[in-house]
Amino acid sequence: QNITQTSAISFSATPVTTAIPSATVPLDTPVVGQGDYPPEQYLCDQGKNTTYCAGVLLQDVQLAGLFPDSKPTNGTLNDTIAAFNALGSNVTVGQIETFVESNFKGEGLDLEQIPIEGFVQNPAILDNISDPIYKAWTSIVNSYWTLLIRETNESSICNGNCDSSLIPLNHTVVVPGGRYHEIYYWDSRWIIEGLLKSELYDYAWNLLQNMMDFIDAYGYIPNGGRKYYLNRSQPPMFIQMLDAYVKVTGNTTILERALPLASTEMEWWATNRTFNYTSPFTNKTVLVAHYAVNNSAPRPEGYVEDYETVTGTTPALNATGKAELYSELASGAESGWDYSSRWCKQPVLNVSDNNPALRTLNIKAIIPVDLLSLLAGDHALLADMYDLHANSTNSTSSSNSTGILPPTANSTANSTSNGGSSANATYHRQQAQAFSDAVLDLCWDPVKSWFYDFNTTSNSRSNVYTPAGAWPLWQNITPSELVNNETAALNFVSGARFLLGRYSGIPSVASLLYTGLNWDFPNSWPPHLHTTIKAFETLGRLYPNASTLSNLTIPYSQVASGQLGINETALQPQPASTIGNVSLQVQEAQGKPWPLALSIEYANRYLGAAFCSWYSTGGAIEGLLTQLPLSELNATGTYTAGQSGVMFEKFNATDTDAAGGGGEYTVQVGFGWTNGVVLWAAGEYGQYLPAPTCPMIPIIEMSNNGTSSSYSNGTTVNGTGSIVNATSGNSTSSILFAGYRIPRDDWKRAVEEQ
Ligand SMILES: OC[C@H]1O[C@H](O[C@H]2O[C@H](CO)[C@@H](O)[C@H](O)[C@H]2O)[C@H](O)[C@@H](O)[C@@H]1O
Repeated sequence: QNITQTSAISFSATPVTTAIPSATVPLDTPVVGQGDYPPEQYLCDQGKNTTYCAGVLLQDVQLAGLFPDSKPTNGTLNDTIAAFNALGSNVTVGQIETFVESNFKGEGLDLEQIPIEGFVQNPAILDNISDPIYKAWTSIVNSYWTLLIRETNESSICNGNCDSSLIPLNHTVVVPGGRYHEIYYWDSRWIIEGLLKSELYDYAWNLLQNMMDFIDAYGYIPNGGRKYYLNRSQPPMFIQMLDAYVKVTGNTTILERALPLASTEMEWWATNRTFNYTSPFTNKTVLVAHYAVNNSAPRPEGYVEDYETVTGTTPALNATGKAELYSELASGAESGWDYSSRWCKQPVLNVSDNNPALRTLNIKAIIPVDLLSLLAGDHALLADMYDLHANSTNSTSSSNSTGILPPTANSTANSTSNGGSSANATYHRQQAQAFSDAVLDLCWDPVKSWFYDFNTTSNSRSNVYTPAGAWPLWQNITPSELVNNETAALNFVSGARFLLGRYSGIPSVASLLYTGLNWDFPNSWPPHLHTTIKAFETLGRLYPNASTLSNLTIPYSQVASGQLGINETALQPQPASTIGNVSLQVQEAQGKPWPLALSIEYANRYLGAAFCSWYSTGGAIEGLLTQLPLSELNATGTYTAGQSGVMFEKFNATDTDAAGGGGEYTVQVGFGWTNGVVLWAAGEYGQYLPAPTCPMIPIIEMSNNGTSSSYSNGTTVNGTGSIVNATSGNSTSSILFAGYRIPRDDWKRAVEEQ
């Protein structure tokens, strides 16, 4: 892979491999499943038959098991189908391997890295970061955009003549990284947050233009930029992104194109994903939404996994049952939470096999609290932006030739002479109110003091505690109980305070159930760190004079009754072996009003996890931080030669420097939303965050009475963690630390040690 470096800071590329088809069974083995193909999926690429949509070719290739990961390869010629048909029936794995080798290009080649124009080496957020290591590291993360910004490589898709899975886009994209070589919808929400902090406004603009092109072409924004994603969306974040862009840049000219398209997207959700529901609590009919994908075949990008989930049931499912489960699986992917016990009828705790839990998927019957909150927030922001646009187009005095205005947040101006935007604003405010009412009616539990999903099968609230319950406050939906009652507000955050003390990693863990699914314990995802802090910030605005707490963390017994939905004894342990020397709270949060103190603590955990996992996978900072010696890097199990620190897509709530795991693919590195949230958290809370402490867990023999040990490269680490240069004898920094790692494969093993 060619890496274009536009920054003086040295870093190495996220390793990207192009998988070579490689059979795992004898080549003359017949491909399984022949003769039993799913129905044609009309929605895939708008009814056009492609090699990437459900059909004989896709199934035979995927079930031949040539790749360790089911993501389809990219790029092929139009006569591929003819070549495939020439194979005839009863094909073998060997025939498919040869066919793939000669007809498909490697994945990830259709988008190429490009030099960033206008890269800002030292964006203003760096001035806000007090710790020198965090400052230097944030600057490195800032430069990682050079690895993730891509544009369509026309030649790799034969200038549009290849039958490629890529949806070609007119503007640069930012990919998440790893196996994700294409744009992703909801990831882009946090990527844009980071681009704005990095002052890469043009790339944020490009991203928004791509989103608008999607709406123009399809009426909605697909899950990602591949044709096989054209039957579903992801959490509707476009309006949130647009709002963030306009507020930071003050550029309202984008609204001219964006507002009608944002309305179109909202209409798509209204037409395809909303329904009315009678509340069992108030008997009122409320407007609700769900994830619900019309699909009766395996997800092309998870073909083997879905096929095995659906065909491995006992007793076997009939055609209707199969179609229904395929639809549930696709709907889970639309939620972005693919997959979670949140969506299951039975939260099966089987960490080594996802299938039993997935066979109980019931997501279409669930009204997700985060989706409902997001739709409420989207409509509210859209109404404000209609007003803002009306004001800016009517005002000549405040407008300049480029249309750049000062940021105008939460405009409520009432305009009547703007070609109908006032009516639009009124409509969207009504919609916002309707969704907000539904959140408060169905999802808010005043006794448990938290928001939960609503399950239409049981006609009751779910009792699975998740960080999705923080989204209503993020979107400014506040129950009356939380207003003017600080005790009630503290009750709301009681679970968050407990988890802060209970686990050493990022406390906004996806759920408290350890199921082996991607969006369950112990995985903590960057979006939830951001949205949980945003909820704390809302409380900070509600309680500007909030008290300071002598103990921010609390025992389980002080958590609002039933809030966590799980007994203390059933909670997963915090393995002592993964804490090391990490202190669970930071000095800088003390004496602050509790909403701010919580935000600082959560931001600290996040930066600690992202930084320490980067460091333990080879990260180094010239002049400040020496790379760990090879013996220790190798012990982490996530180091490859030449690597200089990776950014994981998700983290482990019980371990400061470990990635999350589980799910249907191995943990990915890159990583768009991780970097975005680092830049956001460092920019917003960097002035409070102390020097990172990574776990000092010795794996090599200690010397000097156990206070120091020698690295093979001649560096020594003293008892305080300062790294000392062997030749000069000088400590390179007085605030450094050492990250000794325990040899372990993953979190599971650490828990087993308990
Ligand atoms: O291939 C499996 C699934 O991969 C994606 O989901 C995961 O990664 C996405 C990109 O970072 C992220 O948006 C999503 O929340 C993750 O669960 C993809 O979005 C799924 O559709 C796909 O089935």
